[in-house]
Amino acid sequence: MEKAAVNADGLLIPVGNHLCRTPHHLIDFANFLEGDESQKVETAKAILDGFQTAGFIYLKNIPITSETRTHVFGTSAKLFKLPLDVKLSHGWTTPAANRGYSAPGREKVTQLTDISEVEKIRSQAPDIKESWEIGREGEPDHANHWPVEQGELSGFKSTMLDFFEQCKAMHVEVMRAIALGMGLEPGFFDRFVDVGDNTLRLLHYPEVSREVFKINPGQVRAGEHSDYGSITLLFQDARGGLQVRSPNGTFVDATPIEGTCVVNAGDLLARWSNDTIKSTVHRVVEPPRADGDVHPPRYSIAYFCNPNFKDHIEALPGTFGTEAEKKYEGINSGQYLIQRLAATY
Ligand SMILES: O=C(O)CCC(=O)C(=O)O
Ligand SMILES: [Fe+2]
Repeated sequence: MEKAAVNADGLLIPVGNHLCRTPHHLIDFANFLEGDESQKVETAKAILDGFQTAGFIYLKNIPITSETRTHVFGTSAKLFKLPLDVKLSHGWTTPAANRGYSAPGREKVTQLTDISEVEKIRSQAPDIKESWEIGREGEPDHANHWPVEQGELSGFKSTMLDFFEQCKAMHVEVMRAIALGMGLEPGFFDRFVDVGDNTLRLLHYPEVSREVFKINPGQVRAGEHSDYGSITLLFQDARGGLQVRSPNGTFVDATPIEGTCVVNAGDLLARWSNDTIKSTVHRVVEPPRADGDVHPPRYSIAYFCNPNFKDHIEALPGTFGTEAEKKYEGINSGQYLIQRLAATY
């Protein structure tokens, strides 16, 4: 049975085996950034609580304006209108670079690590999506791919780099909220997130006939997966289709709410927190509504945040009692990410 994570008057987040109305998972981020001390603490606790229970929260009143957002979405749509051969000339190459264009069918996000299983699923029903990844600009070994700036695409690079920086600043702030919520020094994570080893992923799910989903019930726009890093900032248009897996295994709709940003915790943050924070599985399926026989295209933007690639990540203070309660070995952030990416491309 599928149930809505969100309804018109508030947010429903699955808790245990039932759905519980928890409007505090729709969080006013301005209360953290600009509130008085008690508002800050209260908001930080709500953010942490959301990550510990659902793994997903919605933030409203974030510092990224709706004008910026509209502009970045518009620019992304223009990019995907480029001819396929041009896009392919900027093709994604290696997990270490993790930059450039992926055509539909290229990436099959999945929980599986067995390569033959991944291949089998890929051939049966490839994800109906294309994406373009932008990493930290100026990394010596890995240049970003930039389309030729002419016509509609003039200003592309500065638009994306500006957005990248704004999202990077959001990452720092959300991590400050998590630190405060956990009772750590508010700036505890600052030195782990200052480099900005993050990835801006533009996503386009092309128009698709409803028939495609009818013929193959397993067909999705993006397969179920968890994200790999610390947190992901997810901006979606109004189409819908994003679903989050509840603790009892059903998928619930994470309905778009205008003006909000969905934030979810990734696997490395879950590991860092000794599994006190949840990295929740999610996917993108056939949207709830169609214009006649076709689903219009859907656009989304995911900003994947990571601890600095050079950093060593080990169970956070306060998340374990004795050494024996640490569930994981320490690990290097960059190596962890490359390993995870290598399994899905
Ligand atoms: O498009 C979306 O809403 C989700 C994308 C996503 O989960 C991802 O790219 O990791
Ligand atoms: Fe994701």
